[in-house]
Amino acid sequence: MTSPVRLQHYIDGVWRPGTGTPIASYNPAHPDEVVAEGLQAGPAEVDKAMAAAVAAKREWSRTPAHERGAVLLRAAVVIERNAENWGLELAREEGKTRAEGQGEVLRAAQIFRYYGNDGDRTAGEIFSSPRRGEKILITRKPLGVVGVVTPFNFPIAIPAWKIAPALAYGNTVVWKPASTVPLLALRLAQALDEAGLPAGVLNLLIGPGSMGNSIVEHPALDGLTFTGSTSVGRRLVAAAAGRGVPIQAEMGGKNAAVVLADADLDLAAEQVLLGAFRSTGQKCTATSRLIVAESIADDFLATLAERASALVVGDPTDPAVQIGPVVNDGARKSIHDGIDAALSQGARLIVGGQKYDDGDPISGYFVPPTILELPADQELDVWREELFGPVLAVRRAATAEQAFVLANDSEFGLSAALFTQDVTRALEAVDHLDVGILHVNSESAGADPHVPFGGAKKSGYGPKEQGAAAKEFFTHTTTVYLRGGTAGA
Ligand SMILES: NC(=O)C1=CN([C@@H]2O[C@H](COP(=O)(O)OP(=O)(O)OC[C@H]3O[C@@H](n4cnc5c(N)ncnc54)[C@H](OP(=O)(O)O)[C@@H]3O)[C@@H](O)[C@H]2O)C=CC1
Ligand SMILES: O=C(O)CCC(=O)C(=O)O
Repeated sequence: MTSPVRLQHYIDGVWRPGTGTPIASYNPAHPDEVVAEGLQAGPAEVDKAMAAAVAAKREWSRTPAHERGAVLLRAAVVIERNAENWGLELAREEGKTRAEGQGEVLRAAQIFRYYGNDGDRTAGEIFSSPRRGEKILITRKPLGVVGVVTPFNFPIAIPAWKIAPALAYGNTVVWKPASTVPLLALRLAQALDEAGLPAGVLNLLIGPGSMGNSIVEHPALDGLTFTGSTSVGRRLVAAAAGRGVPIQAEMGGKNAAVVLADADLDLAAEQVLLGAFRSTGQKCTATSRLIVAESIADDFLATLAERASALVVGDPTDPAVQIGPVVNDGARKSIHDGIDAALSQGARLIVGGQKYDDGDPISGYFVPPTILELPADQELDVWREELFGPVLAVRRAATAEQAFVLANDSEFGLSAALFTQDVTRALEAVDHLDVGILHVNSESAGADPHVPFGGAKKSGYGPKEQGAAAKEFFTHTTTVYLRGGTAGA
């Protein structure tokens, strides 16, 4: 067994032990195994971190974008160098497979590289003026001190796509990661420290959810970026709006895959399974609803069932394993409660659903890939509520139009996938589906760093993340009416 890593907080460029209560993270595949431990940050550390971020903000905002970018590029190199070890740590602490863990670490490096090169992109705009002798310039400036609150399911990639643009655009950061999975936060802060980030520009506080409140309520805060559950996100949106602090919040999803009768069914089956079950379904972009054309439904569901039951569930550090545990016991229980409720409300179990309570396959927090078909005309909670686990709810549609209506039948609108070989249908879906991200003939999850990421409807609030969209949130504009200083010029 590997010894636990010691957790520390990174404040004003110094590693500090913390003055709060003890905290530990556990391996969800072997819950007795402590992965990291230490003391939480307390209110004194929140104040110190905010003060450090305030003190550093003027100098960092005046540092040329290319110099800021150089730090991010060096951090990308450190992250890449450690991808194998940190990917393994991620698998041990969060539960995704080792390959996915390593992939996530490399994704973080890619994001740092993208924003590290931001100095080479446009920094503003110039408009012509209706008046002679004048130009109108739009320049961008950082918000100032930005709070970053991140979820457990992508413990380095999501922080990377918030922190890298925040820093690239000249903000300073106070970051509170999810307390169930703090180790990769420590690693990311170590990478930036090693890359030579000046003291106070990034401050990492490991602590409980309530610390997120202390950050949003802090008078020195100039902006907050949050990803996590809808319930916490809505509270933070209300708190930030009440204080006039700009906030960006990415929240829940209930993402649909639509499989039309003319789809390549082999491709569709492969991609639906990846979307539903990779990372044990713990992605905000995971496929949790499937709408399948009536005429092909029996065959398609039979194929899905056969392939889903062949997926290997177990310790995510074993290379043969395809589905690791969910993050903790609370998650396992609430996912099983959701499955049980659906079954008692009339859903038909196609595959999965069994509890591994008796130590089979092992004693961790495992939930089998589960597919449930819902009655045609009944409202079931599993169609509406995010379970955040490997559970796929299925309905049949008689026509493509009905399939699109069912896909939109959710308060969320993060991502969707459509499987068809008919370009006209695909174009209809582009217009019809109310989502922030649409994949045609690929799974509902996945995002590139150079294009906007975020949800429509209740999935997101405020400007989108990633790519050039991130600039909208992390900067504000000054419109400059610029004339020469000579009368009559
Ligand atoms: N739309 C998107 O882009 C994404 C959305 N998500 C969503 O995130 C959820 C899963 O992540 P999960 O970590 O469980 O989400 P949570 O909302 O539970 O936690 C997210 C973060 O908020 C913190 N937090 C908890 N309570 C409070 C509070 N009262 N005030 C301020 N901060 C608080 C958490 O801290 P602590 O861990 O200490 O409790 C954590 O750092 C799912 O709903 C998923 O859909 C996930 C990824 C992407
Ligand atoms: O789709 C992805 O790869 C990342 C999306 C994400 O942030 C999530 O699923 O939590």
